[in-house]
Amino acid sequence: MIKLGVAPIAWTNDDMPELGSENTFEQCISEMALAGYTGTEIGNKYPKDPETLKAYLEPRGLEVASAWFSAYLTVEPFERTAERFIEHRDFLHAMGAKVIVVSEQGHSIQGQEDTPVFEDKPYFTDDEWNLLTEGLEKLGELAHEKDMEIVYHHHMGTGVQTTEEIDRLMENTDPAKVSLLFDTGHLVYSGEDPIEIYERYSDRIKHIHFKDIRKEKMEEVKANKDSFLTGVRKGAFTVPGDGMIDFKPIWEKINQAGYEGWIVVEAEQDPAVANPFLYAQKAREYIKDVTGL
Ligand SMILES: O=C1C[C@@H](O)[C@H](O)[C@@H](O)C1=O
Ligand SMILES: [Co+2]
Repeated sequence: MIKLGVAPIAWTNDDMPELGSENTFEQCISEMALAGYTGTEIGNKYPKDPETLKAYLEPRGLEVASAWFSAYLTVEPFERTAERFIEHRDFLHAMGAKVIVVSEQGHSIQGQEDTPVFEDKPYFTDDEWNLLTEGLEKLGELAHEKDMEIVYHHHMGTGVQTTEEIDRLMENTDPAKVSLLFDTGHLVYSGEDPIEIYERYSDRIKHIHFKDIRKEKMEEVKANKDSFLTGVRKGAFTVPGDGMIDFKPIWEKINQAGYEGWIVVEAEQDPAVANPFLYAQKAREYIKDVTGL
């Protein structure tokens, strides 16, 4: 009931396409399969047409787990986000995915080169919170039209990053319409307790990203007032089993809760420094040791 995927961001970075631009799409998906994964998310080199993409993935035994969607509910009319969302939903539906990763990017600093990620994260006003929660419920309804769910991605450098913000989002949205994505790396980077979040929201968590943190790089990012992107380039993120997070107690909670769905290894770092295939393999072995999967 749990399937293991890996994100293409370790081969070519979506936020900084120059990182890993030398790695081809076919190399990426072939190495995912070779490392022992059965799923992928979507990267910027993937074919946009579902039939073409299936023709590449199926021979390699890969399915599409989900893909990221940037919402701008706090800063633009709902219809603009909805129009792009429907296109994204229909693509994922054609690929057989069940969940749609949504992250609010209004006021986000995650793509800004020089904005310190630990100092300058945005905080939504009460009006923006209302736009966000009402808009997400409407996106959830649009997802239901195709028998899909939205899973909200809390994220460093955005208005939904901390435990308090995740709580506010969960408290003010209908559980039938808005589910949660659990990303271990973003929680630990932000100083949150992943176990506490998992326990509190196990009923609403319908997609998981396994990401680890290199403690010394995270501390360097804090001390230097670096941006999120600089942190990625410096290697703040890595695969499970290579950083500071102990995934054993996290896995116990996931297992006890009877989680069903995808666990996707997602570790954006410089592929020229951290060979994506070798790191994907390393994560696969660590996950096998910890979970038996
Ligand atoms: O799920 C994710 C998608 C990426 O584009 C993002 O920047 C990364 O940090 C993440 O967790
Ligand atoms: Co993630």
